[in-house]
Amino acid sequence: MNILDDLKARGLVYQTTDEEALYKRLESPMTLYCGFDPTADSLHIGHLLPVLMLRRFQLAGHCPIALVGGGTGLIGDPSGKTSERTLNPTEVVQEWANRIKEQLSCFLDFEGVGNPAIMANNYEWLGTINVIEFLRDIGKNFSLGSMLAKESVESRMSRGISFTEFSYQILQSYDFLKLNELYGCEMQIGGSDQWGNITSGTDLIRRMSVGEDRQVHGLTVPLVTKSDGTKFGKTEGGAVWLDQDKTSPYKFYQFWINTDDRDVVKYLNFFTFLSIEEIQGLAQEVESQPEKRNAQRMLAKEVTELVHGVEARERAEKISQALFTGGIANLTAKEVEEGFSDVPSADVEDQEMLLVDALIKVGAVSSRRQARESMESGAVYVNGIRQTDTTLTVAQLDKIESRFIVIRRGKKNYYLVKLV
Ligand SMILES: Nc1ncnc2c1ncn2[C@@H]1O[C@H](COP(=O)(O)OP(=O)(O)OP(=O)(O)O)[C@@H](O)[C@H]1O
Ligand SMILES: N[C@@H](Cc1ccc(O)cc1)C(=O)O
Repeated sequence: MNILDDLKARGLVYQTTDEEALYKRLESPMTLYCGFDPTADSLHIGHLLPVLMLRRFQLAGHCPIALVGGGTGLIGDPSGKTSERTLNPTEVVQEWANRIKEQLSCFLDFEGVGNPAIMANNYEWLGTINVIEFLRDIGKNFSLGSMLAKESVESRMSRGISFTEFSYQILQSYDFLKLNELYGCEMQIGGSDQWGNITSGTDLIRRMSVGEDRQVHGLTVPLVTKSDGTKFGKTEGGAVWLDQDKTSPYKFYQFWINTDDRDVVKYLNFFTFLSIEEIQGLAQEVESQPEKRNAQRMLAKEVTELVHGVEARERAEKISQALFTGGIANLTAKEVEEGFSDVPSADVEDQEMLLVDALIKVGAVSSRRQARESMESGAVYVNGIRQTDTTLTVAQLDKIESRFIVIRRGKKNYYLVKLV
């Protein structure tokens, strides 16, 4: 099967250059690339779509190049941005580039027999280019008219765009040319906001290879959107990151499991490697038994495992289950730390403290009277067990690995007592 058929069936193709030519070319192995600028210290789930695209191509026998924009990250892509970016210091961009390189390397096989993936950093060629050479050899191939007509530039003309960001498209085009020369790279892929930069690269290669038969291609994936109109990949706390120190595997899992019924089939197609038939089966369940949320569970399982591995996925499932059933006592201290990282918490040193006072200290209630009333009415749970005895001290309660007490007041207000 031609990979383009599968990608189209999944809704993963937004735009392509000459589709017929691309289809034909994909009948045999080709080298393709996608670039990622280090504009933060981690990739987020928006990036995951193009990253997984590279993996899909590799699994289909093609050779993917993951390009880290160590050079372009110093300039700033205006695509999809309504205002000028602030420039980040060189050392910071370098540090971020290293981290992103590490993350990218988790998704591709660099030792694969036949079609190993390649990692590149455009600082290698952009960092050493000389301005005369750049303007004479590269700049001459760009017409101001077509540069100004790019959506990324045009949309910014009235608001303002610096020469720096305006020039970005030349650098990305030069990358494509370089990768074409170095590795025989014949296609660039990216999010749909990259279409202008990608076609600018295919144009450059065409101009620089007049007389040769060097056809190159471009393909974009749709930008992921949410049916409720809010931005995909953001939660109240900001972006959903791939770095587990920024978004814990449990929170990551929660993000996917909370997917709206209207979005879940699309996300299964976009973010998992389940077959189209398996996804159709899950789509039917969304129709017939939406309350079971089997599709969401499968989505969360697959994506969490893909990004964080089996163990972290199992942990996330266990924490979610414990929170759902109230069976907190079976959790380990590590799981408690992960699952309750953002609930109100307090350090307690004196174990002779009354539970009533601990409730005030963590902010579950505002007075002793309210604490007693809550307990007596059966609304207070400690590690999943209802506690009504208002004379209990912290010392008398079960602890999780002698370190934590998880308090729940009402249906789902959680608090964490940390014993220090
Ligand atoms: N929601 C999304 N759906 C599909 N692709 C996305 C999405 N978000 C980002 N991408 C891809 O990742 C690339 C990098 O994302 P982009 O730079 O726009 O986002 P960002 O990291 O949120 O912002 P910044 O540009 O400040 O780093 C995009 O050009 C696009 O190709
Ligand atoms: N411009 C791309 C990143 C990129 C950088 C260099 C390239 O050659 C290709 C892509 C982005 O902002 O997402």
